[in-house]
Amino acid sequence: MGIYKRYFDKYKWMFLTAISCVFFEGICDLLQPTIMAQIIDQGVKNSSLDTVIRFGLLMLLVTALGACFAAARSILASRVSQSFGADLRHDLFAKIMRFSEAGADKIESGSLITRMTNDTSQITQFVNGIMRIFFKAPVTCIGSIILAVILSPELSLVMFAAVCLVAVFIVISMKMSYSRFAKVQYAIDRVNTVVQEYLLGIRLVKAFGRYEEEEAKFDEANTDLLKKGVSSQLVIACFSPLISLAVSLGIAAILYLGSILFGRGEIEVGRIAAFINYMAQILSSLIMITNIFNTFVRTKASDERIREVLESEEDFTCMEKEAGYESGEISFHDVTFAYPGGSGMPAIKNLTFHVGRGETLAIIGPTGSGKSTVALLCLRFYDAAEGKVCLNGTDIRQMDCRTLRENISIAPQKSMLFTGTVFENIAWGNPDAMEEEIRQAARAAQADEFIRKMPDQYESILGQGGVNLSGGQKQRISIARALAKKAPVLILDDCTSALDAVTEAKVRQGLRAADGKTVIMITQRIGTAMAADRILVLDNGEKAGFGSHDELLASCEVYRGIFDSQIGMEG
Ligand SMILES: Nc1ncnc2c1ncn2[C@@H]1O[C@H](COP(=O)(O)OP(=O)(O)OP(=O)(O)O)[C@@H](O)[C@H]1O
Repeated sequence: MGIYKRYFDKYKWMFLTAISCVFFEGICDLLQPTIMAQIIDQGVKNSSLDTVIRFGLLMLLVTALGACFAAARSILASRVSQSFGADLRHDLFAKIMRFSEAGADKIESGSLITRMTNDTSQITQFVNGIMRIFFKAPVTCIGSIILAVILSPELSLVMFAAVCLVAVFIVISMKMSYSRFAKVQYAIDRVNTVVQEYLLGIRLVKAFGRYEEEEAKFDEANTDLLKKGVSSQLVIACFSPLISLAVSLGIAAILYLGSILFGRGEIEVGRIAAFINYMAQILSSLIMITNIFNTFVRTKASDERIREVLESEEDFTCMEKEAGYESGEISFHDVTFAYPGGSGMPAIKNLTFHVGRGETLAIIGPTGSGKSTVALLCLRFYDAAEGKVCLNGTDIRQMDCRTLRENISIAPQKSMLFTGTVFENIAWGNPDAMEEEIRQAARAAQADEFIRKMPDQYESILGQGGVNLSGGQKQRISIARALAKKAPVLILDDCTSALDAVTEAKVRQGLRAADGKTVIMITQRIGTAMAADRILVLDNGEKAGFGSHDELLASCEVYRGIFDSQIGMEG
């Protein structure tokens, strides 16, 4: 309940009003058989039209009141449950945005989508059910039992036997259902993940002609969902008729016993009819209670999955000290870091370097040497296990994470574009940017020329992930976005790999215009590294060299090896 309390608090009054309506609706339902018994035993039996009309009108009034309460609770229940679901989805989304990198790695994105959709709608249905039937069923059931006992204690003994039998069925079915429903939700996750992976790699699937394999993978997940769905429904399918059977046998026994009592003149027909009516109400409320338990069981499985998201580890939270904005000086002090859940081997080992304000540092090294990890540590997506990373001389762990990230702009290795216009994509990190600033960033990133050739220029719509652009065009828009953010530190994580040498040189030239910025260029290309003020050479997570191109050529074997493989040998 804990995590949902604030939603209940928010809609407390509407919720309580709906519950009150349900209560009064139940009372109206309960009164009807007793009034009917009066009509039969006093009006019909004595041929008193006056009595029939009097009780008939009363019955009409009670029914009309019941209908009004039912309408009110339906409207309120829909309103509250839908708002509850929307708030929950919002909070889940907000939480997912605050996930730590390690937290995000734990739950697959397909599963997150199921939790945001299926699981929240399960909770929404449950909340709706609470207001519609959850309170009504026990009120009707208990009220009917009391009124039935008052009507005939003898017949009630049969009724109790039937109710006990039904209660046993409900408990068994609940126990059998829980694990099955939990498995269904996980099977839905799997289907979502398979579809999502296929959609992400659709071109690759076509290029490799892997239709059959992908279809088989989907069929496997789909069949698993089918089996688990059938298995969970089987429990309901078996127990619902058993419950109906138990109650029908109870009604048959009551009719039999009632006819004997009637023969002895110990009960009137109207009372037997009213008793049967109460028995029918008990039946429907017991079926409702079974549904409540089934919904509860499903909701419990969904609730656990939602809690797992809401209670998972968050990104680093705020500290009091604020970072300065005026300069972009970055330093690593004996930093060692291993990825949580990784091989356990450090991705970065005892790394120390410093890059001053306005300087350009290139980081070069073989693939997997830890270059991108340096960028992730600067942005504090992870914390160093040993040593410290500083911005402007302050340990970034002492800074507010948001402020830290406002100071750093990144063009990631894999360009990520969003559905929207070119302009919106470039202004994404700086929504207040003026049009000229956006164009200037695009010019510096060598994107302006091709953007102006697009049908609607800066207003051209980009498809999801920028599908209507080439790899190099996407990279240039990604660089323009990083530049438009106007942060003192700019990290370019190997984001010019799809550009030809001439365009890349122009981009580097454009970056020079971004004066005052500290630029960290992660690259595999020696040409790019050579243009930097200083170069950090990484090898297997360790610093293999640090200095200017000439210094490294003279002193660093790893650097010389890269140089020779790309340029030196050609000369
Ligand atoms: N999320 C992760 N979980 C576990 N290990 C990881 C993760 N990301 C990277 N690694 C490992 O950390 C090491 C350094 O990776 P990193 O991405 O920093 O290398 P890189 O030099 O940028 O490589 P590349 O040039 O290929 O992009 C590699 O051994 C990699 O397998």
